[in-house]
Amino acid sequence: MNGPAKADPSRLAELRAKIDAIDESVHRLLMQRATVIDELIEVKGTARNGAAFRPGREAEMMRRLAGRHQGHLPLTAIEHLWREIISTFTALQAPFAVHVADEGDVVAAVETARFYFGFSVPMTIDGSSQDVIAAIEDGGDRLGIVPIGTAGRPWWQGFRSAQIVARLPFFDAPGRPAGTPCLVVAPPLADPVQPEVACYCVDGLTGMATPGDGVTVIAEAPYGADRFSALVATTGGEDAVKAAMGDGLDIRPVGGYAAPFRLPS
Ligand SMILES: O=C(O)C(=O)C[C@]1(C(=O)O)C=C[C@@H](O)C=C1
Repeated sequence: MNGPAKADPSRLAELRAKIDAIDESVHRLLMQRATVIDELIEVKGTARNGAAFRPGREAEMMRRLAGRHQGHLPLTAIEHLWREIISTFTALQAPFAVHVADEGDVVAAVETARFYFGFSVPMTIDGSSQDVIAAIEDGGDRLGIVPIGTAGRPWWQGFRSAQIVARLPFFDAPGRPAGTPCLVVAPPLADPVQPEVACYCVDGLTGMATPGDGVTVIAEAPYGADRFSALVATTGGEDAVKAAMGDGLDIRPVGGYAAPFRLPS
């Protein structure tokens, strides 16, 4: 019987030398990328812990990355590498810690959080979604991760100055790795940009209208004897929420996120 074909040793050595040279270039370029960190800190004024995160800029970078991607490598593998790079660079400018809500499928939520924030950033699993919002409201250098779709209580009512700043995963594709949807919650960003998708906390009496076109319910929960609360998302602003859900509701903006990028199937 024939065994596996034996590799041509000189050809294999050639290919490995090629890989080594590419690896060295990638490494040198990453070290070169790191040389801009001190200047970024100075220009952005990000000496304060937790102050370097710019989700709008990151979304723009990831869209360009998807636009130029070609060849064999799964795009989510490239996304993973870049997430590690960007998150490490964010933490090097201004250290921060990630608090993941201990609700729903926590292992899946941590997987999403690790994929997005990498392994240079400390991460803890920490109480309910409400507790995570309260911890972010307390200030400091924390970001919160709240899984979508596990609402028992209307945790979004806890927003005061903290806000939703991102929705994970950014690349949207059925069955993608680390694909459990989560929201990233942060203290007010230093130079916020208008998010493409705005989020609102909508409170009213039980029986308020189910939103129609253009407004998505992220989570909803009853509270008190006869009241109801929803966390909704729209690209149409507060007017779209009013048009879809009716007048007489208490509508409060609670941040937003970059529109997820749908990967072609
Ligand atoms: O562009 C910036 O503001 C940066 O700090 C750089 C960088 C990056 O490493 O690419 C890091 C953190 C931000 O969230 C966005 C991008």
